[in-house]
Amino acid sequence: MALPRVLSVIGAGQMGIGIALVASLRAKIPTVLLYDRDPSQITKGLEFMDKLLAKDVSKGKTSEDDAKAARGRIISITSSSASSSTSNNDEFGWARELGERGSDMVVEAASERLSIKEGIFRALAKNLSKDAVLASNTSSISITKLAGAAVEGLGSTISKANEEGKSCAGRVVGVHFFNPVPVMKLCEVIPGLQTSEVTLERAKAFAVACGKEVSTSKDVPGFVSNALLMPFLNEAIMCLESGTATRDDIDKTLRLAIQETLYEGTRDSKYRPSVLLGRMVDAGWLGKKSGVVEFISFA
Ligand SMILES: NC(=O)c1ccc[n+]([C@@H]2O[C@H](COP(=O)([O-])OP(=O)(O)OC[C@H]3O[C@@H](n4cnc5c(N)ncnc54)[C@H](O)[C@@H]3O)[C@@H](O)[C@H]2O)c1
Repeated sequence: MALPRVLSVIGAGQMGIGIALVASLRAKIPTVLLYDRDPSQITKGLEFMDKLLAKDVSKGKTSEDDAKAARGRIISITSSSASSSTSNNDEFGWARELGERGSDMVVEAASERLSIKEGIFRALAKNLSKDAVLASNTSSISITKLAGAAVEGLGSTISKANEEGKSCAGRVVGVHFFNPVPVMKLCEVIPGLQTSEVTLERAKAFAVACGKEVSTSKDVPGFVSNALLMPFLNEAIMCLESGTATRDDIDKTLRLAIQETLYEGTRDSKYRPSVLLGRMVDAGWLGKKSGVVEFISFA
């Protein structure tokens, strides 16, 4: 299955930088476009990438030439660089630039908020080639829903039921990398209800080329990985609450938003956030990534 020639990564945060790195270094995608609505994230992210590459070189895991070549394949796209090459004040100039540069696959790794991702998928469907794969790295948002947003991006004359709409929705897929991307072996691939076989195979081939093992999950809230992980983590919190476990039993990378999304998506009571979890959110104790880690003892 053909790999992308021009990959776009949307969002230069923790995941986007990792995905751009493995796509360039491992899969050797000839051009990797990196876009973030906040240019300082790109600067910070690329500095971090340089450190990762230098570490790999110093440990002998990557040659200096390969590291240099990988870095050279990555091109930053910012809203200002995009709008200067397109019409002035164009909100979607970035998407147009990705299209003009021939992007044939996108991995969206922007913040985990439905409205943000829907906006991105609408813009991508409107501006990219009609056979580009539109993938999301979401941890919990429905791929089927994002495929619906992509079709909306085509305008009011295209419906989800006509051929053009179906073909567009068929190009949307989930590729769920894990953090840290260069280290974690797994990539979960998630077809939405509309995803075509070809899209699924292209997404799998890309993940394999990035050096990952692939598992496939249906488009259920949290997919397989978080559907397994989240109840486990919630139980750990309940154990702390009841005083039957120590603080060390709790995984500090607990992803609170995902817990809520699982519950909202399924209404299954096993996903209900524990009372203590809610209090920790109220207190702003959001864990390691937010920089606020507190230890609680109920002993
Ligand atoms: N961090 C993890 O452990 C992890 C693991 C697997 C999947 N994910 C998923 O990956 C995605 C990204 O997560 P992250 O941890 O890298 O987040 P992050 O907060 O580190 O980065 C998100 C980036 O998206 C950018 N962004 C926000 N809105 C944008 C827009 N409209 N257009 C372009 N860029 C935009 C932000 O500026 C930021 O740089 C989320 O969907 C998340 O659920 C995260």
